[in-house]
Amino acid sequence: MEQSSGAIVRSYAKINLFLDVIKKRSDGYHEILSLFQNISLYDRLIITKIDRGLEIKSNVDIENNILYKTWDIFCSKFKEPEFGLRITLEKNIPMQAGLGGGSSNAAALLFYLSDQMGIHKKQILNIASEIGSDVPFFLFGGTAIVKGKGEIIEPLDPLTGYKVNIITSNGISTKKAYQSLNPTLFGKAPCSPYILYEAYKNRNITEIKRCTYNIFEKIVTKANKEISQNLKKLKKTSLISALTGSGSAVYGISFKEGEFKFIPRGIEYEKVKL
Ligand SMILES: C[C@](O)(CO)[C@H](O)COP(=O)(O)OP(=O)(O)OC[C@H]1O[C@@H](n2ccc(N)nc2=O)[C@H](O)[C@@H]1O
Ligand SMILES: Nc1ncnc2c1ncn2[C@@H]1O[C@H](COP(=O)(O)OP(=O)(O)OP(=O)(O)O)[C@@H](O)[C@H]1O
Repeated sequence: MEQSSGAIVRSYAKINLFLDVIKKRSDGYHEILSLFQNISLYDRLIITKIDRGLEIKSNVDIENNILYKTWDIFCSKFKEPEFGLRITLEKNIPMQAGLGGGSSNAAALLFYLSDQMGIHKKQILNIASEIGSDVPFFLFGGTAIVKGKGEIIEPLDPLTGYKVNIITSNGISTKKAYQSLNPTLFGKAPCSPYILYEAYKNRNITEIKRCTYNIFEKIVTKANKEISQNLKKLKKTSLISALTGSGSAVYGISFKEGEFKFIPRGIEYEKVKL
């Protein structure tokens, strides 16, 4: 995108169609094996240029907005742009829900800055995982196998033709959820995310049901009655339902009914001149 006075950027949510933890790393993070899928629920970032620095206005009160961390890390790794930014953040993605809202917003700002400063995506990827484990995925978007801490991305042909309903409840700390995992469960998924992906491609519902897995689901639904009930509600009306990320949101997937749908991108410019 050419140098502009600003832009409107859509920052989409993600769900984990598959999420296993393989092991705990020496840096305290965990190796994950996951199948990520963007859905059409999005936040909007209205970006305009100002003289210097970063100003954020949001419809939701957010302490330590990840956009400040993104700006600071970008400026320290590359160079501070000759311009500053005013971002109006319209949050629609529920927070602490396992929907990647903050990570997606960070990726949207990185996407815009790399465009404006002519910095290649490869270089941006290096700082993305420093900002948050789920951030790198959103720079690819669509459907992908995600490994490592979340920085190893294997993009796949985007899955299409699926509708999604989401039910959220009180937020869950991702850190606490990881800490509560029983290591004996690591790597015990009944299937691989590659087989699950093929099952989605072939619309093989039996295989999708067999291979849908989230290591956090048992422990989170056991500890939280509301999430367990939300899941039961979705199971009645969906072909497949599960927890996304470390929760608290649960998703239900079907071919016909759904407020949202699978989409092939994580970030998108709205075609509007400011
Ligand atoms: C659960 C997932 O959402 C699956 O998509 C991600 O693994 C979490 O991604 P995220 O929310 O971007 O996580 P971050 O904000 O980077 O990390 C929050 C905390 O979660 C834990 N964490 C996160 C990612 C990871 N691979 N291992 C971890 O142990 C760490 O304690 C970390 O301090
Ligand atoms: N722009 C932002 N949007 C959402 N949360 C933010 C943002 N900036 C900082 N945060 C903080 O990050 C925490 C995690 O929010 P987020 O929506 O990313 O969680 P999540 O949906 O669980 O993400 P993930 O699926 O990557 O774990 C929130 O509790 C919030 O305080």
